[in-house]
Amino acid sequence: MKSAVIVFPGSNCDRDLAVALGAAAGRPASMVWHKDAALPPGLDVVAIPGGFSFGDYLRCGAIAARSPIMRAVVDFAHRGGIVLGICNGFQILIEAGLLPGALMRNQTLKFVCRDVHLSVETLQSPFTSAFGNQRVIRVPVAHHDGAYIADYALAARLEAEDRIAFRYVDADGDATEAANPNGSVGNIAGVLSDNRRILGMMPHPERLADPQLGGTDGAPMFRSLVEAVAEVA
Ligand SMILES: NC(=O)CC[C@H](N)C(=O)O
Repeated sequence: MKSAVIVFPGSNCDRDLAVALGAAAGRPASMVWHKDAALPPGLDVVAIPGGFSFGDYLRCGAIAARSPIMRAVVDFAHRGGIVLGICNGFQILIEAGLLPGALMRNQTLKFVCRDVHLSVETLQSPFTSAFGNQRVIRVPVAHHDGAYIADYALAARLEAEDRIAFRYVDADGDATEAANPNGSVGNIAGVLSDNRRILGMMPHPERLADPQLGGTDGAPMFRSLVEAVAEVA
């Protein structure tokens, strides 16, 4: 699997994401500066990391979505490429028009930084197929603008099309209000594009993808990607 991580001024999860992708793939991810106009040739996966691109000015991800590299990322996505956006990466994908909905200030108006439980809502995607029976996972969140907002029609469409990848749940797997760290509609933590090849999610699987980080609940995401790419090769 050939992957690239896009680096913006203010990205701070770019190295973690590159380590997780590189460990799963057995080859290092390329780091691509946001001012580049083109992606490296032959890529299988483009990953947009968490952080505070451009200091979160204007709206989180709004300025990064207009960086030169994003034209190439949108083009890659439109050609069916696999694109993963985590946290600020999710915000950037929404601002770039690659995923629907909006991410707004947490309901508490406070930055939230803790581990949450997620339910893996679908195995039908290149990001989630390897979760298998492991349907409730523990992953960290760290954000102030993580409330996923969708109107009724969009939320219903995402549900009907099996495009909700993850929900915030309690340790028993129930999507309760108390388990929702930010006020997201329907406890939604991650969504897929209509072709299922773009995923945006607020929690950070790359931060729990190695035993040395205290857990491996995030690792199946990176294994899923490697398997999906190997299947078509
Ligand atoms: N960890 C992150 O990517 C933070 C995302 C974003 N800047 C926020 O706080 O909402």
